[in-house]
Amino acid sequence: MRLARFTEFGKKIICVGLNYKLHVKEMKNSLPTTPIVFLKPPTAYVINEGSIRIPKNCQELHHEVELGVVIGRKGSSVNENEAEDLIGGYVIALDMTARDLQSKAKSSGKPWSIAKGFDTSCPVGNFIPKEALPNANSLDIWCKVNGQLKQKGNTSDMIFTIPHLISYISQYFTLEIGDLILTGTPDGVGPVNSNDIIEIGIGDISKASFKIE
Ligand SMILES: CC(=O)CC(=O)C(=O)O
Ligand SMILES: [Mg+2]
Repeated sequence: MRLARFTEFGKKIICVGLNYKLHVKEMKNSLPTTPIVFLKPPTAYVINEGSIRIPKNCQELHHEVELGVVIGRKGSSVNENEAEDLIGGYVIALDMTARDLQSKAKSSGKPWSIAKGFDTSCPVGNFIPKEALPNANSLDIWCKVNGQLKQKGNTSDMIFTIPHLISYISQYFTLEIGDLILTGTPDGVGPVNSNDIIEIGIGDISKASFKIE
């Protein structure tokens, strides 16, 4: 299985929003009672050291660092106890968000597809096999912009755990090898501008870097 090349598979990118309490607070939202799920197309991928494009009509592009779970085995309607078996590995990732377009969409009841799914909205680091990250439920994830720390969170603070997310999502979407689940961002999201360098990582285990065009 060529999971190391999962970004070439053209598979689903399934994102979870508002999964950390402090981020829910900074976004002035109410706590979700079930996971909030949305999709990005596979054309959103950018691999390590690539460039991120500011989408048309966007004046406020935000970084959101997130742990990504890469699916390694097909599954549908799995329960939480079976969820672990579907995991192939992990990546550090960004859910780049056109925050102004998202706010406009939110207030007029329209979908977030453009604000979240534009080309280059899903930069990812290198694939980490699951054996290399035995405790994905307690990992430090971080984001720096031009060397300044902007986000620092721990996956133990997720409202819905990774097994819960896999089980929940699999009730609606068959999960396939190469699919990616973005598990939500911790607090500290903020704007980036042309020529900024975004660095993201999982502790000192994995690191990736991207430039805003
Ligand atoms: C409000 C958001 O953009 C949700 C999201 O993507 C996240 O919490 O992560
Ligand atoms: Mg997000």
